Amino acid sequence: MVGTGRTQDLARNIVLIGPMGSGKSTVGSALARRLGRPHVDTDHFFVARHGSIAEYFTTHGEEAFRAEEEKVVAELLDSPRPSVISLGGGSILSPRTRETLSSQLVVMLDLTEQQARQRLGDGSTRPVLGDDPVSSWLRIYAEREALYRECADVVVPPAEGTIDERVDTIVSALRAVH
Ligand SMILES: Nc1ncnc2c1ncn2[C@@H]1O[C@H](COP(=O)(O)OP(=O)(O)OP(=O)(O)O)[C@@H](O)[C@H]1O
Ligand SMILES: O=C(O)C1=C[C@@H](O)[C@@H](O)[C@H](O)C1
Ligand SMILES: [Mg+2]
Repeated sequence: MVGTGRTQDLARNIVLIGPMGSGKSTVGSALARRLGRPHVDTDHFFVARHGSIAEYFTTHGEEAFRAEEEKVVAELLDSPRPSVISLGGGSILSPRTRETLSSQLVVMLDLTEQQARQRLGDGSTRPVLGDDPVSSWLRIYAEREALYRECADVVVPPAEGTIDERVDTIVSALRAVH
């Protein structure tokens, strides 16, 4: 296992960003356990406050979702303890969120199209994917890639491997930038 000593000393939040299916939620939870930090998932918090994201899109539309998401993200990034925070895939569309991220330690998780195909399923819990999840995922990836990279202190390239191996890679990368 990769040592976590210096990383554990970091005072800032570690924020995971990246495309849908990149592992922000799953890997974020495992990374938090490894570092002994709280894990916060902004999508989960949104659901706890507003109910299902898919239903919210149907009832209120994407613009309203983005406005509420921005508020949830601002609250959670202002956490009292350094945490691991997994952001919703589209959170970085908000200029206000990008500004807040500039003072946090931001990790972009990347994945291949093939991994996205395997992981997204029918896309039914991700309303932005519509009826053709892989085509939508590719289009959205292309639209957002530059924003993800601009926000990231560390980019973790796509790789095969377990969730724990992904955590190892992130811990090593964080130690290298610190
Ligand atoms: N390294 C990995 N190896 C195998 N499966 C993985 C890996 N990382 C994530 N997965 C799986 O891919 C799926 C999507 O992962 P996850 O929900 O964590 O992505 P996400 O980035 O949070 O997506 P979203 O933006 O939609 O919230 C899950 O079923 C998860 O178990
Ligand atoms: O990439 C996106 O736009 C989204 C990703 C998910 O995390 C959710 O926040 C929601 O389904 C929208
Ligand atoms: Mg997620």
